[in-house]
Amino acid sequence: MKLTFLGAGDGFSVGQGHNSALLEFGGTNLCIDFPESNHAALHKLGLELNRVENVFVTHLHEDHINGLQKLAFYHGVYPLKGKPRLFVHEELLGDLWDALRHGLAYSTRGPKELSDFFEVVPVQEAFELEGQRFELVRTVHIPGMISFGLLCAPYFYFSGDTRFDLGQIEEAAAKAKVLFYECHMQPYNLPSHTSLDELLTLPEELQRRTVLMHYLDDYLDAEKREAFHNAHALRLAELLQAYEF
Ligand SMILES: O=c1ccn([C@@H]2O[C@H](COP(=O)(O)O)[C@@H](O)[C@H]2O)c(=O)[nH]1
Repeated sequence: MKLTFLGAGDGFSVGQGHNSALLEFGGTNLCIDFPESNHAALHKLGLELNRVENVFVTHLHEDHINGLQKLAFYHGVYPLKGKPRLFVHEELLGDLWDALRHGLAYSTRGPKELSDFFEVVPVQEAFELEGQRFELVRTVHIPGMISFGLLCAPYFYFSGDTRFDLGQIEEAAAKAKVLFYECHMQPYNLPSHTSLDELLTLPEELQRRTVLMHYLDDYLDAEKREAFHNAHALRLAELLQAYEF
């Protein structure tokens, strides 16, 4: 199992892509979220969009899904192995189509639906791919909004967007080696994301296993990164950085 960051930045990042990861395992691949910035990142890895076989959607903020229209069209124009599979929690499916249909529903060959572009897999609690189980973990991001993290035991937990949730972190840490956890890194608190101060309350053993993502572009600066890594056990994810499990 290999996880490569296709983007480690927040919703406003211009330098490190929006937060997304590519998993490669068992002869297939799975992207966690699909922002537009994935196109350039995958290209740098030598993978064109028609090589993407599976996508999991954590939630419907545009910086997590705004590459899906291009992915859908690319697979249609340059077909390779068939439509990509789209794993989406069943409660998000209707709203996902509402977000995408303005671009996808119309075509020169008549009206289209989401299932014309993707093999849609509505998910409840978990899904399985090439023998690997992926468990959906509900996160607390924005009140009223449905959002998920993804547990891929025994390897990693990928938080998606969430507020700090100690219970969720402890549960995930008991099942997975590495925690990829969002951290906004703003010098003040945000109501919908996790702050560095909150993550620094974790026991050092947990901090050593935690990699921060979805953070602001200020931390692209080499000196700032080095100072951060010298001062903390927590690590910063990096665009195109790979983790082997
Ligand atoms: O530092 C930040 C702050 C926010 N975002 C994204 O903006 C929207 C709205 O966030 P609110 O905190 O609810 O105002 C949401 O998509 C956040 O993920 C961000 O990327 N970075």
